[in-house]
Amino acid sequence: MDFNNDFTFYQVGLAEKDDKEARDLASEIGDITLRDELANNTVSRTHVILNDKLSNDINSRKQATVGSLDFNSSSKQSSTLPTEEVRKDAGKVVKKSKKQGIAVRKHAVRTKVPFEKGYSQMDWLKLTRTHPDLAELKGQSNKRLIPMSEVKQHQSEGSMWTVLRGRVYNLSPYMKFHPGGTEILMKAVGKDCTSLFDKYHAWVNAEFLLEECLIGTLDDRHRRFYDMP
Ligand code: HEM
Repeated sequence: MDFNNDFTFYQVGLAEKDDKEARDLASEIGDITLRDELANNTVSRTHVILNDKLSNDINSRKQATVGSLDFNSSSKQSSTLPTEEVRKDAGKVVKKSKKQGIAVRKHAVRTKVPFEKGYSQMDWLKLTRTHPDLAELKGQSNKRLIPMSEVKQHQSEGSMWTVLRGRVYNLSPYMKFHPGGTEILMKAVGKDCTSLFDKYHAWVNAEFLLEECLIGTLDDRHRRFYDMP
């Protein structure tokens, strides 16, 4: 068989100059370690250990970590990511390791309750446009001043009042539409719920959502310290 014409046995060689450069480079590399460490949250890394030209002492070898910005002597430590602690759940408290030292903001735990058929936010919006008297005003004006003592009296089904940012609302019709559930919304009944509301979702536009449930404005002329939110 003529091996010179058979491409299978074609000898691949480096040009003499390239060959010398490659050998020089190889002499500087003491060790190449390829590792895939996916267990225990360890990121896959490739380590190339270069010989220290200034010293032959093995302890003074430099370790370059490919694929990372930092150069460390202890690669294991640097490649451990806190994936377990970080962002476990968008709504839950986010913890980070002390080592990382990153600031953490605490939020109230928010659990959305699956809505019953016919009680989505869209259904609520439809209802606010079609129902003639959601606030149960029965012809009364919603510009009236209402004392806190009156708000406290309305805690029964059909007439559950709350105060939010100085406005008095009848929450009864909204109860089953509340995405956080009725149980938690009961905490707002008969009192000023502003601080609770802000703790869970300050961004929610209740003024718009409860527009048709408005009963009046809180009369805080005689407000006592324990009525404050
Ligand atoms: C008083 C009028 C209130 C209105 C109009 C209202 C409205 C809403 C809306 C629109 C959402 C969905 C928010 C979102 O998807 O980001 C929501 C969720 C929620 N609300 Fe309220 N809320 C009220 C009061 C309260 C109060 C007083 C509490 C607590 C005591 C509360 C607790 C929650 C919770 C836990 C959720 C679930 C959050 C989630 O995971 O999305 N809400 N509420």
